[in-house]
Amino acid sequence: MSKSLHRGPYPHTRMRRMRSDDFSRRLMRENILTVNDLIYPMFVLEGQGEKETVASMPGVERLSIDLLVQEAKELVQLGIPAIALFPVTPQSAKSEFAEEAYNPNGLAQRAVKAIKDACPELGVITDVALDPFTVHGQDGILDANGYVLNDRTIETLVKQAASHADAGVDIVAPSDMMDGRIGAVRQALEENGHVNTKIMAYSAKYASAYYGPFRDAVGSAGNIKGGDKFSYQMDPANSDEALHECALDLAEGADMIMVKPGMPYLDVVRRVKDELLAPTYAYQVSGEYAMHVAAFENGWLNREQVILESLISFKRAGADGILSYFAKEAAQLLQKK
Ligand SMILES: NCc1[nH]cc(CCC(=O)O)c1CC(=O)O
Ligand SMILES: [Mg+2]
Repeated sequence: MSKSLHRGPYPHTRMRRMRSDDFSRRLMRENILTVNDLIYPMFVLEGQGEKETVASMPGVERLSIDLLVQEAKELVQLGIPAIALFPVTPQSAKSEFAEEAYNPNGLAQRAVKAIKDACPELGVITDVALDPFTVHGQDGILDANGYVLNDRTIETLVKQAASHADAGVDIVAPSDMMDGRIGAVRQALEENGHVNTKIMAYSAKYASAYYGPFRDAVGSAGNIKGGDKFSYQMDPANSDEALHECALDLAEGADMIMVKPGMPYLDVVRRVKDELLAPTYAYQVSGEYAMHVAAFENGWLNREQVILESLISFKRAGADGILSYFAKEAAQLLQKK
């Protein structure tokens, strides 16, 4: 406690003095949000000229690859460094063993190629997990009792990650929470000559009800067998466990680690950054987006101010970057300022 108290109390110290002018507020500002902090998650659909709204995420659209590419060009213009792609798999392509996940001509793989062709400078991140491809909506392959099999699932995740790398993705982001998958994916990338493909590990991914609107967006909402992901995603009550998970993923070869969800878990972001000193990201997830937009649309919160305030809170917590459905709008707001 209190290195600052040697300055003596009021009126010697008036905290408001430094807040009284714009120039002094700028001089003492500790954190800054820039476009370089932003990653934009996007949903991709089959078809041509197709665009669909997501009921629980007003303002977010699922786009076919041609429209996705147009949007990507706008993001490059805005200076956004990277996007995260999520495919909306037609029901007919889903299966028990998620074979579509590693189809070299799958939607995600085609989207990666199209975007890298049109916008080579834009970083492209793909999700590595099986939930968009399984009939049961779980992130892995099930045994007869509905338990997600760890090692069997990893075999498929490795094929999925390799197919994304072959398609030219810059970053693979395993979001499945199987044990050991980062090491297995890293080894496969090395063996296939993809030595510079980066891994952003969803390391501290909580079993959160804030993912509800996302499952609606990718169409896995209705069919999660068992209804929860408690046997692999983390208990929201824990944070030591998050450090343990992040340390393991770094040891296995992750380049970046992630905490997810975002705002309810900023204490975890701070601990992870302080203890592990690695590039650290946080995901302001679909439910966080939905609740903000609901308040904006009711006129209960000021949209522009709250978007920027919500994002600076991640920087203050120590995040190096933020995945946010507000990324594009935030980039536009930052440009205006
Ligand atoms: N493994 C899939 C995945 N990747 C990102 C999200 C959630 C993103 C969001 O809510 O915005 C999920 C959903 C889940 O685990 O059920
Ligand atoms: Mg883990």
